[in-house]
Amino acid sequence: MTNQAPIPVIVNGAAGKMGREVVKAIAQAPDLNLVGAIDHSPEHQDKDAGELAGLSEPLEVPITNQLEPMLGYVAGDRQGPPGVMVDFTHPDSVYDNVRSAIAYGIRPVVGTTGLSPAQLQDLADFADKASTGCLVIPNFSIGMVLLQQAAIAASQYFDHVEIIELHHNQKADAPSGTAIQTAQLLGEMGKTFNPAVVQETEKIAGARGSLAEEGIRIHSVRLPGLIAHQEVIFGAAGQIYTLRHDTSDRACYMPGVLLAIRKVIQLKSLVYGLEKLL
Ligand SMILES: NC(=O)C1=CN([C@@H]2O[C@H](COP(=O)(O)OP(=O)(O)OC[C@H]3O[C@@H](n4cnc5c(N)ncnc54)[C@H](OP(=O)(O)O)[C@@H]3O)[C@@H](O)[C@H]2O)C=CC1
Ligand SMILES: O=C(O)C1=N[C@H](C(=O)O)C[C@H](O)C1
Repeated sequence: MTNQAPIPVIVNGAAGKMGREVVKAIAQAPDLNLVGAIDHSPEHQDKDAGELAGLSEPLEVPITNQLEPMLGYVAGDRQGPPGVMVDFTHPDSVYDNVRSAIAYGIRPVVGTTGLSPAQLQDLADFADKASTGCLVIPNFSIGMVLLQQAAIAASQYFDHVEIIELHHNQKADAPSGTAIQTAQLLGEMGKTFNPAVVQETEKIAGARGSLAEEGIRIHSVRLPGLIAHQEVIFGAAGQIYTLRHDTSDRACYMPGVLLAIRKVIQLKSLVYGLEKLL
């Protein structure tokens, strides 16, 4: 046990599927203190974040849509460790949320996907200038990090690979942030995949999926009944090697989220990817 004050944490998107899970995880972590719960959803304003997350006792932290005042309030408390904002909101709002947090000296832990490469670069520059830690993590589950490492190893021996990601049909962005990151990691291996063997014609646009880094194609499936799943399929003459990760509960992301909250306060710039923290 240390006597260090707990890390003050704001959860943005606290009424959402991931936000509620994060609220529960923070409530159970003695070194973290939920100080703010932000969500723009009108039906949840003023509700207790803990009760909304399914805890038996209220946390006495009401849901509010006032992000900036909350950032200012946490930034104003100069005692103890710096504040952290965990963001699980929407691709349309995440960039502005993160810029605001950094402007207040609050460290963002970003799970929301859908940031463009230009937005990510801009946030990296902004975090650098402010000497403020920021973590952008497309996937917080350890299983996905292991899948990506296995894919990197396999990519040395296979020249043909495609990615299929499958998600619930409430997901706003496609392809998933994880699939984009997986293609980026393989794209860094220094070769172009999937050399053409015939002249292909798409009879329906999009039939061959989206084209990401170095010739890698990503196919996105959206269906009720799914949570989050990804396959990386390697092919060579006479063999197929398939890597697959399935989530059955959003609790799988929580060890990664808690690790990121504890790490981000030690950083002075933007870091992308859970693998860099392990
Ligand atoms: N990195 C990772 O490991 C993971 C990342 N994700 C990503 O996290 C994000 C959220 O996912 P999920 O929890 O499933 O989504 P949900 O839609 O369930 O939750 C998002 C919540 O944020 C609210 N919200 C949206 N925009 C704003 C805003 N500008 N300010 C405040 N609140 C806002 C929504 O309200 P309303 O519904 O009223 O719009 C909703 O309550 C997605 O980008 C998803 O891809 C998801 C799982 C794991
Ligand atoms: O929306 C989701 O659910 C998920 N989003 C992230 C992504 O886009 O990769 C992470 C995980 O796949 C779940």
